[in-house]
Amino acid sequence: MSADIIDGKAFAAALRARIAGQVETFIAAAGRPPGLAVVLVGEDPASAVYVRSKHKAVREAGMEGFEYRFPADVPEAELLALVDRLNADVNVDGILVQLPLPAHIDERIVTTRIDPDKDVDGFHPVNAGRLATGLHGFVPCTPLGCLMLLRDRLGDLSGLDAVVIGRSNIVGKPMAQLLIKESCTVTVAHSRTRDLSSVVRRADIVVAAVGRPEMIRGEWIKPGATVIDVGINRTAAGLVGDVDFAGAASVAAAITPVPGGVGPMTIAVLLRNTLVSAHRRAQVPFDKDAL
Ligand SMILES: Nc1nc2c(c(=O)[nH]1)N[C@@H](CN(C=O)c1ccc(C(=O)N[C@@H](CCC(=O)O)C(=O)O)cc1)CN2
Repeated sequence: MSADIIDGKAFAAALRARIAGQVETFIAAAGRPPGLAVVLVGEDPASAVYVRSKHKAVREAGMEGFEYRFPADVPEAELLALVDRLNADVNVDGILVQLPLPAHIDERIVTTRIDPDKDVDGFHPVNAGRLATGLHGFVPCTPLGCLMLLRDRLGDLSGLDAVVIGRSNIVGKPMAQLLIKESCTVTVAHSRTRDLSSVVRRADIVVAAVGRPEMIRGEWIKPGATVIDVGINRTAAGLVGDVDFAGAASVAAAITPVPGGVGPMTIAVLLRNTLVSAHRRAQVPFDKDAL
């Protein structure tokens, strides 16, 4: 293995410590902590773990967490009524409904009901539009976390060839938008892409978000590329990413591991977005780029 390992866990821990410092300053100015409401529906074990981690992170950052749990068969209308109450609650700066939701609930309806200015997940179409058109808004946590790791590693990304494999609304599309904003030449590949190996081989930056264990082979990677693996796949062999880690690490300049790469950034960026929201809502000035 020759690639440097990009330590997302350490990066996220340092970001969380800086956020905690800024939370103290916010409380002194606003007289209240930033508040994040987290809603969990059903018993999905992975979602329950992520929600627990979010609450722990919120507490450790000095923020206030509001927790709501519903059984898997909750009517959609009940969930929407809670979202309406949270939209109106002055102590709530951020609202997050943990995904995936049970099949009888339409994720798009729930996501679109959240006030875009409290949508710290950045999933609301208004925030997707803001990102696409260069307006201030919330950017989904996982792709913003990937961008932070890339900037930390590479500095200026302008002119680099980037391939994003995966076109989901939550990761692939916003990731592509962020890289366009950084002046990368961006290709979005997906399950219908022809000759994926050749597309990947051209890229200085590879972001894999397909949800298929080890699909991106090491021999596809351009020597010296930077590889960001968003995949979290539970297999008989344990947790693996979307990239063949050993193969890619033998040719790439740098690669994120799974676990310990992109995953921890998701929660750190959620805290960051909540802190930004709190400042905007309380009209307390804040330089989010200094975080
Ligand atoms: N409303 C949302 N739902 C979901 C999101 C989201 O951003 N908002 N993202 C994912 C789940 N997720 C946070 O919610 C998340 C995923 C992974 C990690 C993480 O730290 N992963 C670890 C591995 C942990 C494990 O063993 O599973 C790692 O990669 O090191 C944190 C948060 C879907 N839903």
